[in-house]
Amino acid sequence: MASVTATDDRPAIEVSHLTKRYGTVTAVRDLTFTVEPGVVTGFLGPNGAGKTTTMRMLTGLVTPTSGTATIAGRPYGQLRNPSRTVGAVFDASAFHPGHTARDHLRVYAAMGGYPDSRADDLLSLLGLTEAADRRTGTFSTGMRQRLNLATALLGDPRVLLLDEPSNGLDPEGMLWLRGFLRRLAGEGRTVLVSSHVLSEIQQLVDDVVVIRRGELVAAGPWSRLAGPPAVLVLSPDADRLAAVLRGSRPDGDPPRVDATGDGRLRVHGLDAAGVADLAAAHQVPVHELVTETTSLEQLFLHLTTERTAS
Ligand SMILES: Nc1ncnc2c1ncn2[C@@H]1O[C@H](COP(=O)(O)OP(=O)(O)OP(=O)(O)O)[C@@H](O)[C@H]1O
Repeated sequence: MASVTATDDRPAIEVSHLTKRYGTVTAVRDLTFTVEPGVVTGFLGPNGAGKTTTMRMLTGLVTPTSGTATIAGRPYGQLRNPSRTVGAVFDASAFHPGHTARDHLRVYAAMGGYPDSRADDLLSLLGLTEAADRRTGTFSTGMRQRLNLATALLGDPRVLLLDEPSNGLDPEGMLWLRGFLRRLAGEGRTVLVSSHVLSEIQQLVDDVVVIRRGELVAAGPWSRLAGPPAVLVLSPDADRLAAVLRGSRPDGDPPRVDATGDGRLRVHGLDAAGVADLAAAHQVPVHELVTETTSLEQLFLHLTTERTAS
């Protein structure tokens, strides 16, 4: 009886000590991380960080100098049914401009051994049915991104690798992409989405893998990396409010209270309700109360600056 390891069934992405050198340029250096199914994971880093090279190694398009990149426990070249396991999107403009969207998908369906009807199913799923007979040369960026996703999904793969799928999308397109990727992850798929536009990707992802100059900077659930939110509070009696807040837990860890420089206080260790209740109990007027979550961009800058300084 053939033995099947647990990793064969779990469509996780596992990158282990992965390195890629091009002559004197090290594009990826000793990179190790795991991407789990069921969530949308952002693969983040500035231009030239090594994201595309890593994704290309995952899909067998680039050979690693050393280390391994596996999907469901195997390198791409050893997958039994690659197009049913992995769908990848690399370039939003790589269409034959004279082909219609339906022609494009039918060509790829034929290459994968799928029936023509699969092309129409995907056009419908991606909201492109009305544009099916239009030439892709006339497509907007958002339509190209949808057609790219349709192509990647032809084999109903368990793992999706999307290189910059939010590039050029308007806010409506971003909202759509967010819903679509969450739905795919909710079906138990593994979804890895790269981007260098951190403010855009924030709303798309649950977990993040952050790289810089080919090296890992941070990985994990975005909410854990960001830490608990702070509270910004504006009071005409800021000094008294600060004293009340600092003295609010005589037996425990007192909240940290810092002046922001623009008249507000930034409070760590209490939520907005806690700050409001204490202010009310001590009759300190409050004019503004805001929960301040770290943006992915702030987190990324923080992580990469720390790394540079160390
Ligand atoms: N075929 C190649 N030959 C030589 N150098 C390469 C090659 N491919 C990538 N590089 C270099 O490797 C580094 C990483 O490039 P890569 O495209 O993987 O980064 P990226 O994070 O995807 O960047 P971007 O966000 O700009 O797409 C860069 O310095 C790039 O110039």
